Amino acid sequence: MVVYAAEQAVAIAAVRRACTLTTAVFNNLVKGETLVKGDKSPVTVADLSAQAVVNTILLHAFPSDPIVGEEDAADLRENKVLCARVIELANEVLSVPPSELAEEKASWGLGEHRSEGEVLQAIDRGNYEGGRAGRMWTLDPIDGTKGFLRGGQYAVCLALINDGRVELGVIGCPNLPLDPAIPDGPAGALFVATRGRGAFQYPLSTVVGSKIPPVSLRMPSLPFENLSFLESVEKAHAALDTNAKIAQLLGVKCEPVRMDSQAKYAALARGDSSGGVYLRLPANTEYREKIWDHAPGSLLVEEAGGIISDAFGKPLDFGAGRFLGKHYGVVGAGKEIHQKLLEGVQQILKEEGKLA
Ligand SMILES: Nc1ncnc2c1ncn2[C@@H]1O[C@H](COP(=O)(O)OS(=O)(=O)O)[C@@H](OP(=O)(O)O)[C@H]1O
Ligand SMILES: [Mg+2]
Ligand SMILES: [Mg+2]
Ligand SMILES: [Mg+2]
Repeated sequence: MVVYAAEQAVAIAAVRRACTLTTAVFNNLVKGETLVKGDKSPVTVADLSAQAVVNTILLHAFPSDPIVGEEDAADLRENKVLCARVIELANEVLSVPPSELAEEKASWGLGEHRSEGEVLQAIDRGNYEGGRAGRMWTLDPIDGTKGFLRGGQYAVCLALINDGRVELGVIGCPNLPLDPAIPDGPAGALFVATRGRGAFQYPLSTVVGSKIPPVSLRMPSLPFENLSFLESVEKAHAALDTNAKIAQLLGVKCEPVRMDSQAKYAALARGDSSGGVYLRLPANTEYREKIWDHAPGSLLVEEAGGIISDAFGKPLDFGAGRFLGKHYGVVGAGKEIHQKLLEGVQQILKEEGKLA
């Protein structure tokens, strides 16, 4: 089993720095600092500069590793004002010298100022096409951009994939309560999973984190009636009516919990709201899921003792390129109930005429 200790340290530092940036931007986001992409989804200066930060650190630490990142710099090259803002934001974070508390190293490219060309090139290093062979990173600099914009849940998500298999996942959730039992308590949680070595939560802030040891995550084993469905906020992202029918069939009593981003996977792995089920069935079957939207979250849940598959029980395929392989939906739950959940999902899909 490969340990990936160096990769884990770099990925944690990169995600922490990116979260510092996104938190600062949220508090100062100016109208007009958001663009609408070709697929009508939003992208902000925070998504772009967070991608610049993570990719710059990866470039220094692992220069030959390719990166499948969500964003690219094409729109910035056309927009001087936003471009200047992204360069400024990325530098505010990258130029801070390595922190001993966070066990960072200068060789990760920290403590230096970057030129416009370097920042744009770093963003565009996310253009790798992915695939089945070799080692690559996948990055979603802000997963749940809509959640970020409304002050809700979002996540900075980074994963290492080798030969199509997710080996390491790091997720920073700046707005997620550190202790799910105290929803109004301190927020900011960092989730780390390495294949075969478990899933852990750390405080996102190193100042707080320097004194608190990581918590090992184990999903609770509970009957359906005690569980909550973890669902998307956006109706366009998942068939929420279908979820409601499946919940009723399985005897789920609790109201669904809706939140943006892979924070849902973190809440599932951690057993928030006394346990959950992840259900993301397509509202539009034309939509193909992207690898960066599921890579670290799925490993986190598996390492916490759960199973993630599509609606037919097939494991998610991260080796098919920038998109996930051919799948219908994403279904996640504890080992003991996953099969029963699949049966419920398939029965309702059949009743709705969605299965051939
Ligand atoms: N039509 C459609 N169907 C399914 N998924 C879609 C769709 N459109 C977008 N996306 C992707 O959803 C990502 C956010 O997922 P969430 O689970 O956070 O959805 S929701 O925002 O909670 O409602 C979001 O990730 P970010 O772009 O990183 O925010 C998108 O990659
Ligand atoms: Mg997006
Ligand atoms: Mg995303
Ligand atoms: Mg994103």
